[in-house]
Amino acid sequence: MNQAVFRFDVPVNENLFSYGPGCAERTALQAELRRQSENPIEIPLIIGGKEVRTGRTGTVVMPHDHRHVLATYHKAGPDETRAAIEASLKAKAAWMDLSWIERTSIMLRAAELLSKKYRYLINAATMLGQGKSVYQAEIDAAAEVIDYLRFNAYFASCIYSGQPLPGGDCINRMEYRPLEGFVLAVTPFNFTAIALNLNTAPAVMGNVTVWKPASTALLSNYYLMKIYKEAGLPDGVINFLPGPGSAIGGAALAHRDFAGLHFTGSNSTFNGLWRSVGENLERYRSYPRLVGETGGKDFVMVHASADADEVATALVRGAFEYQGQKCSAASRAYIPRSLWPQVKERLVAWTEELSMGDVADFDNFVNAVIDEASFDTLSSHIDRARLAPEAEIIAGGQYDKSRGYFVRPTVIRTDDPHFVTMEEELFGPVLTVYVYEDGDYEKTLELCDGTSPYALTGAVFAHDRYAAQLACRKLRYAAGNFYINDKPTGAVVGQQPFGGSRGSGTNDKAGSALNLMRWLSPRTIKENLLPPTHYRYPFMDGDI
Ligand SMILES: NC(=O)c1ccc[n+]([C@@H]2O[C@H](COP(=O)([O-])OP(=O)(O)OC[C@H]3O[C@@H](n4cnc5c(N)ncnc54)[C@H](O)[C@@H]3O)[C@@H](O)[C@H]2O)c1
Ligand SMILES: N[C@@H](CCC=O)C(=O)O
Repeated sequence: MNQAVFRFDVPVNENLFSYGPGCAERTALQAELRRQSENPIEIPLIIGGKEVRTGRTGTVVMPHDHRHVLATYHKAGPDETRAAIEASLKAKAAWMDLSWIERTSIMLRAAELLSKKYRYLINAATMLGQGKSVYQAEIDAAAEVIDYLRFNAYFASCIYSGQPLPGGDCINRMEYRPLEGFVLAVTPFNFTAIALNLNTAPAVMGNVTVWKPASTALLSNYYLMKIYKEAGLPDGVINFLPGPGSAIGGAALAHRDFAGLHFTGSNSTFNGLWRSVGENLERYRSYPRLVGETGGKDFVMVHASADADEVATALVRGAFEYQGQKCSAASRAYIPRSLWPQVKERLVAWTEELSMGDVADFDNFVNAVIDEASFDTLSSHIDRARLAPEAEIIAGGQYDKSRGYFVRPTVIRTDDPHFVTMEEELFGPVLTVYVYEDGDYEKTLELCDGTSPYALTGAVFAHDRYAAQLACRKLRYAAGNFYINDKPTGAVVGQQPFGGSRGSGTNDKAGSALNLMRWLSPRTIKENLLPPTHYRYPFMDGDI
């Protein structure tokens, strides 16, 4: 095989399309939205490159109009999971022996296809199936998807070029082996980019995956599978298994060749998977790698020196974009009493004016939440706040699921810094505010640090540098992604590697080389150029 040393240049993040009135991009995307709305599809399993139909089916609907079916999908069970594992292991030998430049070429071709040929297709599927506005779809399904593919190719090239020191009379090499076995990728509904990254990050390092996608993200996720194939991904490298998590996860985690879990989703699901791994430990060939990014109770801490308009803007965008269904969404805010009147005026006025509705109307800032279970959780917490003497709903609070799962962006003010909505992740458009006395800034930082088991993202707003620095220090372990004078959402691949610790996950930083390292089991190879011919050391007497 012809080998050469390659190193990619640092990529540039994908530009966002504007979709402004009258532009060609807008017309093309609207046509694609109509096409997908009017033509429901069938989604099979894909095992070893072959479509499999089990006859056990479910439907994919539009969150903003839940009677409208976009797709019928087939469900996998334990038998199909075992077949997918066999297919992945069969594909593995050839895939890991392909030089890494060939593997990254496939990823880069997928990025080109998504950037040009399939941008509208993947955006429309994400908008209709996952309920994203045009802007939120563009930053996820176009830009972040493409960035993961391009940046991971670059990070892979950096990793592979790292080699140990030479030894003089020997040659030292590091062989970056993929894990021995298959990786189980379990992906959430809320980011098409995360679904892509949880499979392609292990794959670019030579691994094979068995993929359990979220049932509410199947439309976009299925199209990703088709695009990988067109990009040249060999059959069996990624195997697609829609269906119930417990059946698929149970069969995969019980398999001897289970080598790693790449998970993003809720804390409770990850804890359950981790426990199963513990119970199955003796079965495995190797200790599996467990990488899981989970929930958040993300904060905005405001100092009295902050600008009220900057704060209100960050709260509205940070809490309500994509209906607050980002693990990074601002869901609790600490605001000093002196600044509260100005922040409140803006925050309440802007929250009340947010337009909500169909994703095909590009003027809507927010859309529906993902499904009925989420709607019910959110509406019951809103009702609880309405009845609680220590809380007051100061904006929003309405909900209606008659046509779509609509929950108005809602702001709760509470006098109890441990009120349930200050502590629990709701994963929806609900922001809770606690107003503190200006003199209690340092005490409030400690309160913020100790309030929630999560530690994903957080922000401080302060024009006083000492106040910002104090927050940065006191909240060192309260967030894996910490923002100064910015909202806590919107990490960009390559710029803000993403992930949190404590109850928020293993902090393996998606969008960086740190994540790719988890999918490797390096082998060190030393070659002695002139082996000794006797066991005695040279300084010892006698013939050597
Ligand atoms: N930290 C991050 O980077 C990050 C990013 C996105 C989402 N999230 C978190 O994800 C959650 C929302 O996503 P979700 O509702 O899709 O989460 P979820 O935990 O309900 O589901 C995640 C995935 O796990 C699967 N699953 C559920 N039970 C399973 C089981 N027993 N075995 C195997 N798979 C199983 C689901 O079908 C889905 O594919 C929130 O908590 C959010 O904060 C975190
Ligand atoms: N990386 C995204 C959040 C992903 C979780 O849902 C952000 O930074 O907003």
